[in-house]
Amino acid sequence: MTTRDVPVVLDNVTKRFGTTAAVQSVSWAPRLGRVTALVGLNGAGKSTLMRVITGLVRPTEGRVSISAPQNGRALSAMIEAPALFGGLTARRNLRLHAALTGAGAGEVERVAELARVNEVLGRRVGALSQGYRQRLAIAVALLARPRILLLDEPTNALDPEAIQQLRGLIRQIADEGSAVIVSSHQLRELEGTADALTLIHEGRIRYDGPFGAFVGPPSLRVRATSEDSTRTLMSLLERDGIQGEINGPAIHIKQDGDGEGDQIAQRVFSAAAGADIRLTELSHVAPTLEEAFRTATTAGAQS
Ligand SMILES: Nc1ncnc2c1ncn2[C@@H]1O[C@H](COP(=O)(O)OP(=O)(O)OP(=O)(O)O)[C@@H](O)[C@H]1O
Repeated sequence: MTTRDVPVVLDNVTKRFGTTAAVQSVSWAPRLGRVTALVGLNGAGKSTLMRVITGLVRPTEGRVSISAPQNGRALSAMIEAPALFGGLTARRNLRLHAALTGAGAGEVERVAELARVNEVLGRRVGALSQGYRQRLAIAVALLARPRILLLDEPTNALDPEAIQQLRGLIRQIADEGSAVIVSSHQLRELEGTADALTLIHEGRIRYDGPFGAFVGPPSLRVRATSEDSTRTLMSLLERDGIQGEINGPAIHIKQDGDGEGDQIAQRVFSAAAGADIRLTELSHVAPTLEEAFRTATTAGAQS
């Protein structure tokens, strides 16, 4: 990772509101060209983290460093309801914001096309659907090509088709080189769109890494003909140094890395054969996103 890839660095940032620590000891460096999903339950600290990055909120402790780009603006954010004027047309809104951000004349057309709002440019914003208003707000946020784009729960109140279109737009903006950080309280919302996942829980980062690696390796599920023989097999495996957990009628064995599962499966197979225990199942089971979320949010979990 070069510093050129990193437009913003948070170094041990804490933000307290009275006795509430909304963000605690967060060190974080989202990257350019990536969509980073910032995921956490309601009240986890997502909005506070975004506000700290924008400078709307000053950290109680720690530092936020934002690198200045050679062209365009460093940062743009859509954190609360977008500042749009309902009585003016979409075009007029974009022109006003373009003047405020110092964006060139061609910028209105460029962002309108990118956010797919060209067809409503002549319409009054107050009469636009929620989906179009959201896209217009994103168009405003894209003026003057920000290197960092922060979108706080941008899919709120959008229908599935509008969400799908927004995902495509978010992807495209990152592919053009920006760091796009999108918060959501739903883990699945950005699956397939986000490259990176940052999970925040009770103000602390519990996972920060590739989206695809979040669920971790599959576990091995083993079942014998009866619960008694499953328990016997578990004790044999423990004696052989294999840690597992009896879950209902099956044994679940966590694996750490590639290929390890096959080796363990072989040892399970030999242990069962040696004790004359017949297996009815020996399979790899990938954890679900929800299971991975539970694991990451239990105390002490860290990437
Ligand atoms: N201005 C404030 N004054 C006092 N407490 C605040 C303030 N802003 C946030 N908090 C508290 O900080 C914690 C984190 O809130 P934050 O809004 O950052 O969470 P969030 O993850 O964005 O939640 P949501 O998904 O519900 O928007 C919560 O306990 C919240 O009540």
